[in-house]
Amino acid sequence: MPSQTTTTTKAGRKILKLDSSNGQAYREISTAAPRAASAEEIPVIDISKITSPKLEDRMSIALQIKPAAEDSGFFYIKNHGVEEQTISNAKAAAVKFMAEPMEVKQKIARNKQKYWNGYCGPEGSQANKTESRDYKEGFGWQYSPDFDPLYDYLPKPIPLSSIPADTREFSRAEHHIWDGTLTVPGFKEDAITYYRSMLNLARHLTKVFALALDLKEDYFDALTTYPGADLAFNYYNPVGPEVGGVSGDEVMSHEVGLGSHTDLQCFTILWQDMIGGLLILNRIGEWIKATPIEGTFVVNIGDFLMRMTNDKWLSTVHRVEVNRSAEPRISMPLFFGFNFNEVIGVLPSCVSEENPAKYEPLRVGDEPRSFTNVIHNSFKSCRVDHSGCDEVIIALLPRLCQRDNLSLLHEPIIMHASSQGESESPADQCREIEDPSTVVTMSMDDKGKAQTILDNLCGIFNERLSPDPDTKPIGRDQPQDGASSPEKLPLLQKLDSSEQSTASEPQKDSSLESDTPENKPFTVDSSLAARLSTDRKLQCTSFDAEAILVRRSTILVNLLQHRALITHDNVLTLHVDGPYTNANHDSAFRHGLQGKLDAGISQHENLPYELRALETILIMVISELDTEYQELKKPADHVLEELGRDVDLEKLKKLLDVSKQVSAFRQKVKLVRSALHTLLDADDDMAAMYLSEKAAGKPRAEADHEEVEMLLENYYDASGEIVERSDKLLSDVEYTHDSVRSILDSHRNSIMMLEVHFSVAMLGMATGTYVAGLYGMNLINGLEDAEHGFSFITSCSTMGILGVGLWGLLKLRRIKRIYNFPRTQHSRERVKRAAATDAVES
Ligand SMILES: O=C(O)CCC(=O)C(=O)O
Ligand SMILES: [Fe+2]
Repeated sequence: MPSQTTTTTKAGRKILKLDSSNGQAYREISTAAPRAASAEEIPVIDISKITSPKLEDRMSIALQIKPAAEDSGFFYIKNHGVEEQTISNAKAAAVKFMAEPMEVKQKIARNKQKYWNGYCGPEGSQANKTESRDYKEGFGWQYSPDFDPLYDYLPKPIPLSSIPADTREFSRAEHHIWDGTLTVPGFKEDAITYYRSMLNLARHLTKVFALALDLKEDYFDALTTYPGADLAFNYYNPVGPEVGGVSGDEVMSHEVGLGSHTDLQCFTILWQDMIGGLLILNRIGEWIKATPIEGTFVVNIGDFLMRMTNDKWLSTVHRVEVNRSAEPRISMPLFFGFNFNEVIGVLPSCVSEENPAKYEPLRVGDEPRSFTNVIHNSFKSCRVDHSGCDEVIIALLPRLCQRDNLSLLHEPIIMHASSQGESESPADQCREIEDPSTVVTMSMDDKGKAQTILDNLCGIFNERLSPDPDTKPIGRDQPQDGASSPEKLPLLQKLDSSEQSTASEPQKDSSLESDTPENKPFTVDSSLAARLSTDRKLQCTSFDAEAILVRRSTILVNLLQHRALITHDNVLTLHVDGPYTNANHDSAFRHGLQGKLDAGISQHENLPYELRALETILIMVISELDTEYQELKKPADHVLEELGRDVDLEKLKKLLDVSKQVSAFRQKVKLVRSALHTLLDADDDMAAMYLSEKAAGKPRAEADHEEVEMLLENYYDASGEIVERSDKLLSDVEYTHDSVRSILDSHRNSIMMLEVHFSVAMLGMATGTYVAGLYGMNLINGLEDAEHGFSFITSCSTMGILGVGLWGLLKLRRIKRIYNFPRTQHSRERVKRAAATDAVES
């Protein structure tokens, strides 16, 4: 039977674990049977006017899409323009292919291909590891310009040389799979006819999506010239009375036609037959039915578009139930995304001063589950609100790393906790076992291992702490899965005052020994585990990369590359090995933090430990920003000064670099500032930051947080000052950039003028020589012998040259007056004023 790792939290709720392109996520969901969706929950939008020449028609569609994309991420479209015949032919082709013998279909099995092309058998995939394998079978293919109506004018197959080089490397089509479908005559034609219509529809939809996102209608056009566009024929066989050994009536909720997931690309357009089975998870964790509606497609937003919209639009979790009807169920989704080579960040219309971009730009074709993303997002999304469990998870982290044997790690805590009595909260149990006097740093120098650790970290409560009557005692020397590799450096380094002199030597975590006396086997106390698992409330929430979060007995700091967990008597710092951090930096941070805490550099001596720790981190963050600013300013000033003297290509390149760096830096400071701002806005969080007083049983009232507020305001202002300075630097850079552009423009104009002067002179000369040429021809014209013939012709030619030259120059002067129309706002205004004066005078 497939493993099930969802755990009951409280009556009628359970935790659903998901893989999304932002890492692992958890949702608390209802266990109630799915219900029908209301018309507001999944609206039906008429898109018949999507190609109307009137903007207001297209705009009215956009205005209906916008709330649906924000509220549920799902909607139906009707009057979509895809021919009924095209759909029914494609469906018939899919049915015929699925009826072929398994040997025929397996010849083009998807798992034998490099990319997502070909056939996938029943239970050949598992969209969600915590549910059953997917009961469906399917056939799918990826984008090829050969199928794209945009390139109908090119010969087929399209020669590689006609495809831009940067998109060529992302070609994921595998044309040979079609040979495996030849047993079904007309299969490819019908499939591709449907695909072409769907591509057209998707491109039209991107235009109204742009309008719905307050962008120009053609904003996405250049991003869809070689799109990620995969089509799938999903075929859900009826499961009959028996599924997985249980009768149809009792089919368990984790037995699925297609497991719970979100779609990865920008959006999906799905045709489904009338059988039904598609469920979507609404915001409050209820499964609602996307009941089939004749003549419609279902459209849903995918992860990448959610990221681009800064999470304004929702990529909603959905799944398909096992098919309990008598007929097979067919669905035919097109998954549509942007060109793989494009690097796309958060859309300009989805960011503001208060809501800065949460995501870095990302190349569409890059692995969405890259190491950095996983680490970053696991840390962020593994969040347990107000039950103290996030503190447990994070306090477990060093142990996870240290022991390198994940299945053992929570058990000392449980043992310890059970020996301390049942009344403590998980956070208290956890804190008890930490050595209170130290700063601990974890450096993840082994990416594979770090990833495993974080995967387990996120899953640990669901997978390990559920009351399990079969749990056996586990000895600490028993390796669990061979993950341990003693020759590698330990991932945890622990520092205290006695160890500082030998800090470069990795130390053994002695507190672990004291937690686990006499190498005794650890046993899971199932009653405690049960309590822990019902105590928690997991939330799938992503929050800004830069944040200070306040929990029951900890403050989580995530600023720049610093991740720290502050309790009332210790600080844990987490170092993630990513593109923004380096080990030296981390160790400097750790030493600096310890040093400053010891030296008591806080401006407020009477502050409790946790606030001094926070202040120390803030001082370090601000001073790092300040240093970075100085480091940016020096080369910026230098390049500005050099450009003041003269302009050349090298200097211009430097100027561009500087401008990019300064804007990125400014954005970073703003993120820090916005984290402080968020906290300053939350009175309850500020009051909850007095952890020592809370630990002593005297929590503060909500309005009583004067010291924290002053402290945060201090650093909020300091960061504001850096933003201001970087604004000024940026505007200097931009001003210089504009000036250089004007200088270059004027140089270009001079060159053009020179050329034109030459041309005018040449034209004049040509006129003169024409007359002289006529005269000089060996033809009898009577002028040869005339007395003043020579001087007459010479004067005519000279007058011709002068006349045409003069005429050319006059024309040129007129054009010059128009061409020199000023470019800058300032000079435009000046000219407007001059023109107005002229008009009055005349
Ligand atoms: O078959 C369906 O209704 C949904 C299919 C789906 O969600 C998918 O293929 O990603
Ligand atoms: Fe899907």
